[in-house]
Amino acid sequence: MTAHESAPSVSVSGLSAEYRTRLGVTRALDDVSLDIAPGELVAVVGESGSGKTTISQAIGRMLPRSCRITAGEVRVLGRDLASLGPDEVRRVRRESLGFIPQDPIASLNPTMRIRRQLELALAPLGRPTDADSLVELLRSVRILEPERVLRLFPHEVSGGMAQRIAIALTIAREPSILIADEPTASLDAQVRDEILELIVAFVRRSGASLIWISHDLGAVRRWCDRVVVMHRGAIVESGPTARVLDAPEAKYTRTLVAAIPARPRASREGEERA
Ligand SMILES: Nc1ncnc2c1ncn2[C@@H]1O[C@H](COP(=O)(O)OP(=O)(O)OP(=O)(O)O)[C@@H](O)[C@H]1O
Repeated sequence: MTAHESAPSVSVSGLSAEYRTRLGVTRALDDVSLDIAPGELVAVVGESGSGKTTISQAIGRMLPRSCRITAGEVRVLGRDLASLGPDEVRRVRRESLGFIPQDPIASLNPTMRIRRQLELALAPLGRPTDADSLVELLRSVRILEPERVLRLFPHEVSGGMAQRIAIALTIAREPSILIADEPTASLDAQVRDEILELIVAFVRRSGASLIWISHDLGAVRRWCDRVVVMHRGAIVESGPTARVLDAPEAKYTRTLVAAIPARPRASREGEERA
């Protein structure tokens, strides 16, 4: 794909990082290098503790205080994040990066109706916040009865609905890089495919890059161009999805593929469910 030959939107080179806690030092990333092209859908897979969340937080320069980068650099749209001041980092985050949360209900303010949250998030972006525009926004993420949903509090919506709202808020900013850390982990199997379809549709439409952290190799096979396999903080294998999953080269990838059975392909692709 020609888009993938252009300058990377994310470039991680030789990145090492460690957590320092009272219990000691944990090496979380070990010399990780990774380029992601505009429009590319990249899955980062690996067992728990392999460094997936740490790498995604490093890309957004959102690492917890206890985590220190000990070597390497992260470039986002050509800019070295470490060389930027806090205001500029916030600007890159706001203008170029979108995060889709793992727990969408927790990402919403429990004390505010959905409508108010949308208004507060969209107004600073100069986006319209009148009732018709908000209804249209919710329809774009396939929320049925949007007028009713606008009046609800977060505890009154399902996890799938909350994730649609989170996606609507994220894609309204039209980020060029979307980071999704297990965006369907807290959802019922039934709504997972719909949520992933929404994310992928946005990426395809906008030409954004997607970094998708996932344990779901069946879904990764279905949607992603490339798979990056992490183990103990290092990348052990990276390549086109079908090649990595069907003919893994690294011993660890073979174990991973054998241990996590792929989900059956969704039989109801395209079918809209409530
Ligand atoms: N806040 C923290 N304090 C101390 N160590 C941490 C912290 N967060 C992560 N680690 C350690 O860093 C390493 C990488 O963790 P990370 O969360 O990046 O892995 P992961 O692949 O995202 O795991 P999971 O799939 O469970 O989310 C692990 O050894 C983990 O125990």
